[in-house]
Amino acid sequence: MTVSTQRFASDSELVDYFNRKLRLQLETAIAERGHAYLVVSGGRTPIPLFQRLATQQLAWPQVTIVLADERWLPASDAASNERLVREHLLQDQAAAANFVSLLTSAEDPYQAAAVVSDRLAALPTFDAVILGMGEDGHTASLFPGSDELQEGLTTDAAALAVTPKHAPHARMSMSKKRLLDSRQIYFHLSGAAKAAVLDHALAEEDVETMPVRAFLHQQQVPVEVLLASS
Ligand SMILES: O=C(O)[C@H](O)[C@@H](O)[C@H](O)[C@H](O)COP(=O)(O)O
Repeated sequence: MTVSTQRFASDSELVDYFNRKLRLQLETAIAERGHAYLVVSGGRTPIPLFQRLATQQLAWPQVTIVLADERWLPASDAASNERLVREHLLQDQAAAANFVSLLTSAEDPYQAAAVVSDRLAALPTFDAVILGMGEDGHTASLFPGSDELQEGLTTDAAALAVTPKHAPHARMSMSKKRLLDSRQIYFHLSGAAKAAVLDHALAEEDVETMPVRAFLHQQQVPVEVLLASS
C-alpha cells in the first residue's frame, strides 16, 4: 500500500482540505455505522485544525474523540493533551462530541496501563487516526531509544506506559496495534524540518531509529501525509 503525500503552501490551505476531508469521513461513518471514532494527537500542529473542526455542523453526539497519546499530567496542566483537546476541539458545535480520556487517578501511567488498555480495547475500529511526528521520528508516544519501544511495537494491548529518554513527562500511548486498527491514518506535518525527517523516514525502513516508520511502511491501513511548507 503506498503512502500518498499532499503538499500545501500553507497550514491554512492544509486545514481547509483536511477539515473537508475529515468531515466527510465522519459523516460517512455516521451514515454507515451510526457512530464515528476519531483519534487525534497532541502537540502544537493540530491546534488550527481543531479550531476549524469545532465549528462544523455535524452529528457530534455520534462522534467519539480519543487521543493517540497523553502526557501523565493532570488534565488542567498547560502541557496536557486532554487540555488541548478540551480547549480547542471540544468547543462550539463539537462540544457535543464524546471524549475518551487516557487518564486515570493513578500516580503513574504504569499503574494505569491495564485500565486504559481495556478502555481503548472496548472501542471499535477507528474511522481515522491523525498522527503527528517529532523531528526524532517519534509518533504518538513511540519514541526512539525508549525502554518501551519494542513493547509499543509488538504488544497486543491497546495502550502502554512510556518514559521518553529525551522528551518531558511520562506518557500513555496507544500501541502500534491499536493505532493500526483504523480505516485511515493521516500524518499532519508542518515545516521544512519535518519535510526532511519525512523524506528520511520514507527512504529507509529501520523502525528502531524512527518509530514513525512502523506506520509509513506497512500494508494494513492507507496512509495520507498532509504536509504544509509553513
Ligand atoms: O503528545 C505528544 O507529544 C504527541 O502526540 C506527539 O506525538 C506529537 O504529535 C509530536 O511530537 C508532534 O508535535 P508538534 O505538533 O508539537 O510538533
